[in-house]
Amino acid sequence: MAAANGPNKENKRAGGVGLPSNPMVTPLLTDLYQFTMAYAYWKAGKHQERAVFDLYFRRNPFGGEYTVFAGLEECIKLIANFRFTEDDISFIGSSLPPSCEAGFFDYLRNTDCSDVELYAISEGFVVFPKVPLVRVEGPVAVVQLLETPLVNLINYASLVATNAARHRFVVGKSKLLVEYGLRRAQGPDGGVGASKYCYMGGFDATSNVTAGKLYGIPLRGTLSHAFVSSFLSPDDISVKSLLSNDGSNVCQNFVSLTQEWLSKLKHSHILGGIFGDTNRSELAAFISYALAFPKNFMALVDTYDVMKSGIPNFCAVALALNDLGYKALGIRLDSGDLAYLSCKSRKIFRAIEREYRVPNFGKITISASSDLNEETIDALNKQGHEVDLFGIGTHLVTCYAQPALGVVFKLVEINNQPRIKLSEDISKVSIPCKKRCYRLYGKEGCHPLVDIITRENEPPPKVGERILCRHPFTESKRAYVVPQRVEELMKCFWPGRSGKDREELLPIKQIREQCMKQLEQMRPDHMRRLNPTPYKATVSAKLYDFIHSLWLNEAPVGELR
Ligand SMILES: Nc1ncnc2c1ncn2[C@@H]1O[C@H](COP(=O)(O)OP(=O)(O)OP(=O)(O)O)[C@@H](O)[C@H]1O
Ligand SMILES: O=P(O)(O)OC[C@H]1O[C@H](OP(=O)(O)OP(=O)(O)O)[C@H](O)[C@@H]1O
Ligand SMILES: O=C(O)c1cccnc1
Ligand SMILES: [Mg+2]
Repeated sequence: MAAANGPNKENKRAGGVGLPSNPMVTPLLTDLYQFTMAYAYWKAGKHQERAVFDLYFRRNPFGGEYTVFAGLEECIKLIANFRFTEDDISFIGSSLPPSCEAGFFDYLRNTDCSDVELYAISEGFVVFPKVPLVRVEGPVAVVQLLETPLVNLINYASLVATNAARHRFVVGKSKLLVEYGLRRAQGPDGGVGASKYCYMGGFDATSNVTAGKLYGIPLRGTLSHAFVSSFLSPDDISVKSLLSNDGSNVCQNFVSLTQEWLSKLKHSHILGGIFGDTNRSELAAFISYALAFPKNFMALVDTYDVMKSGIPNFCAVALALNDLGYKALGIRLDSGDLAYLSCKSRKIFRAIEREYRVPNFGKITISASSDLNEETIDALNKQGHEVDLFGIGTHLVTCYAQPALGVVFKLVEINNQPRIKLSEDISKVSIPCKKRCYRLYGKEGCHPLVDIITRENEPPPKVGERILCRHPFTESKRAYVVPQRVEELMKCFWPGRSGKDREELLPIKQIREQCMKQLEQMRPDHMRRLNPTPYKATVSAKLYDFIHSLWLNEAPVGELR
């Protein structure tokens, strides 16, 4: 995922926001029908009409009641660099019917997003169904072309960031969470995107080196079963010496030192009885890893048998290292009963700390991986476990529990005329008009109470003033709210030619912090895994009346015969 060479190099750093992370993100990353519609708008002389589209989703994913909004920065980068190359134009020409007139291609040649304005909720914010995440205003043909790439850039990003936030929620704040998904992700972009947005959603690190380089995400890693099983015997280790941590002496035979410890452990009451001879291949692998990384020794302990081999071998190497002034970092469990094995391992580490007076040996990091997801972690929590770090791949990055967030992009106004999309399914009826959105906070301004959508020209809700919040489609569902704090949600991220100030794009670390803060301030009953309380997205009384008058106006009247 090298930085894009870009659709046009002279436009590099367009608007100061840089190029899309993925070079495939160009104006051609769209559906063919966007071009056929653009042509038909142009042919009708309608292409410059000013349109307003809302981007939103209809239902929270994973059976939850919240979503984390992600992908905005890449949308702004798309817009800032939105230009067709001659090559693009000739390809579009060859893909449209031959009857398309040349004038359309001249139009595309001169098209960019300088007449487009984009308003959005900040990346990393907690968001809810029906509330616009992004509003795009501009010439209808251009904004139409933007539909597919904007929805594409936000859909997976928000889904996987939400998945990450949900995993963080179930794991708790004090544990480390590392994303291990690259090998199981849907292709290179799925893998790199997952690493970026899982970090945003609350993971601490990734194993994905490209993501570390591109986005500055902390990298972490352990070792694999292949490494552990690739060694045959400690007798094969040729360079056996190890300099002590303070540089004061050299242990000439670290292999023997480890074997001495192994034999001591075997006869001590701590591990006595749980093991006979440990696996020699594994012991050789652990010793070799320790010789390579004496300050960063860790071991994957489940290749042969955790209790009969992995743990004794690890402890022997760690104690030998301790003799030379080094502290072992930890173990990884990648199969078996993770609750039982982590508790049993912790008990042994604590006993060693006491028995051999090795400070902090009891606190050695226990990592766990192996098809983890929200449910398995919840089960581990209920059983009690001693895991400090969870490494999660498949379920996290593939969004196994729900493969897509149904993000949509709907026309809500054209030439200042509000538009509505009707449907038999009420949840699919769009909310017309150019709008503003606010989050209303309760007592002491701590928890958000409700989001409210108003028409653009309505006065904003005021602190301390009673405001009627209505369900957009159900007459009886309404409530008065007296907010203690009012936060306007959509800000201008791409002002086009409007002259408005442009909201700054934050570094990923700050977005992550913003996200953590947002999640923390939600009322706990909206966040719980089982039957969470829905957080309400509402409309003002004025917008409610308008929706329903437009609805009546647009719905054909039936006739009974
Ligand atoms: N204590 C536990 N409670 C609930 N689920 C657990 C517990 N320990 C592990 N798990 C989960 O159970 C599943 C165990 O997978 P499975 O039985 O297929 O094989 P495994 O233990 O990984 O062994 P192997 O890799 O050798 O097949 C994983 O999804 C793991 O996350
Ligand atoms: O389990 P996940 O959540 O997807 O996490 C990533 C997995 O990738 C590695 O497995 P590996 O490719 O070595 O295969 P295996 O452990 O399944 O045999 C690692 O040991 C994890 O088990
Ligand atoms: O570093 C690890 O332990 C790791 C990395 C990727 C996948 N599984 C494990
Ligand atoms: Mg594995």
